Amino acid sequence: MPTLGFLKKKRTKDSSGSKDLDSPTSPIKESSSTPTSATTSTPTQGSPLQDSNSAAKPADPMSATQQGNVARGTDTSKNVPSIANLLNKPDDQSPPNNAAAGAQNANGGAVTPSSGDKMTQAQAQPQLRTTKGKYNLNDFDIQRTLGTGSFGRVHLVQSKHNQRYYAVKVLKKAQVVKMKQVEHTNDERKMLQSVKHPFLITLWGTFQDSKNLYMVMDFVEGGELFSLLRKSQRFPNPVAKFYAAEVTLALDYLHSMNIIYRDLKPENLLLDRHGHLKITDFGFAKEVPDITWTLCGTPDYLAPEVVASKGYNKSVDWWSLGILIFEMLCGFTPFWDGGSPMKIYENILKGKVKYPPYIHPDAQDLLQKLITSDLTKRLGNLHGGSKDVMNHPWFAEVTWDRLQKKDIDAPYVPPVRAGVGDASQFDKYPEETEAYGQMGEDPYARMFTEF
Ligand SMILES: Nc1ncnc2c1ncn2[C@@H]1O[C@H](COP(=O)(O)OP(=O)(O)OP(=O)(O)O)[C@@H](O)[C@H]1O
Repeated sequence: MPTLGFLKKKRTKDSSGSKDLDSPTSPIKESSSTPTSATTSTPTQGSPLQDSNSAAKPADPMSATQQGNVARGTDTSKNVPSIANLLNKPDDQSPPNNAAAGAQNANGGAVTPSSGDKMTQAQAQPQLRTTKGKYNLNDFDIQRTLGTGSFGRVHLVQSKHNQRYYAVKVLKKAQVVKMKQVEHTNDERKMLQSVKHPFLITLWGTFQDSKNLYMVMDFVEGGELFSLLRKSQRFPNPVAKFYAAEVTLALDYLHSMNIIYRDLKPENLLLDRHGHLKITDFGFAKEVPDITWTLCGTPDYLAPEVVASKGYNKSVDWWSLGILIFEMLCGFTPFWDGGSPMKIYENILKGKVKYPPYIHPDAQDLLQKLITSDLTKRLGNLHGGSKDVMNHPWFAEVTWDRLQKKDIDAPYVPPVRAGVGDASQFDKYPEETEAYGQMGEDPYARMFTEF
């Protein structure tokens, strides 16, 4: 059982470089093993997977539509949700962040039920879309930092055109080049631009100045699933199931477009104001029709075929889903070991997983079928594809089409005041000291022509 130190720290990416290598080098020599076999049992009880009606209409930051700026709640405190509270199902009725729809109700509390009008449901429209216009820094008021990453940071910003709040990811070009992430960064933009799904972040557009790249996204107000998980230590079976099911739908969609996500972890899963997931950070997402070789991802979550520098495919995301479900149910990852990536890699290649006794038998069965190094046995990678995962007994009570429409209550509603730029669910970070928007010589201009 890991020490508490594990619980606090966010994990950073590991990447051997931006290229999909012709002759890959492994951080560790290959070995193989297969975890023990499965058991199955009765369906789960007390699922939070019940009806709700909620939707938030997106809005282009350039549109002059005024937001419904009515405060919809007052509880902005960072209450630590108890496990019992997590199982409450508040009737979150925050209206869409959309002037036409109006804004009427007050509700921001995470665990206090409230009542109000039902919203029409968001329809999933899996289709290609293009980002709208070009933006520049003058279109936004830059506010506090919401998160930092390996190559830059993400700011809360307010559009000067429609007063809505967005998140802008700022990447330092020099850092991206130094870390050999040019290709990944261009891919991130390309992948995000081509996807549209209820559980994936929306990219509105990109721009650049001489020093930085900027990506304008929707602001996802509820904070990281990582923070909620660490506060809760571990999630009850139905809560983990809810989040796992939403991730499964997102992976199913991405894989249907031949996109591998490659960086699944709670730090990259944000909660919207209703408590539904949005996957952010497409820094390692890539269109891969068959196989690829790049060593990238976050150590705890890497599949053995990535660690061993074998060619790999979408199956790595199903492995990572297994690690995610394990972490949600246990509060730690199965191969974690003293913080050294090398030791973690060794453990991954050994493939021995100790399942705590409190894991539901159905969950354990699914985990054993996902966290297996044998690609001919890994669920998601078989003939039935993602449907095999969705049809697993652990997910038996999930109504997938309703989940896709967000027509099912989330188990936890973040205590945010919707639509007013409430960033209370995000940790505080030291702010950037170098001014944005600098003109002048740009030695990297030719590397980022798409931005
Ligand atoms: N659309 C968003 N709305 C709100 N917060 C966001 C959004 N996108 C990112 N963040 C916050 O910023 C953090 C960093 O974002 P992101 O992971 O995309 O950056 P990164 O540089 O790729 O990070 P890393 O190197 O750790 O993967 C996220 O963990 C999250 O807390």
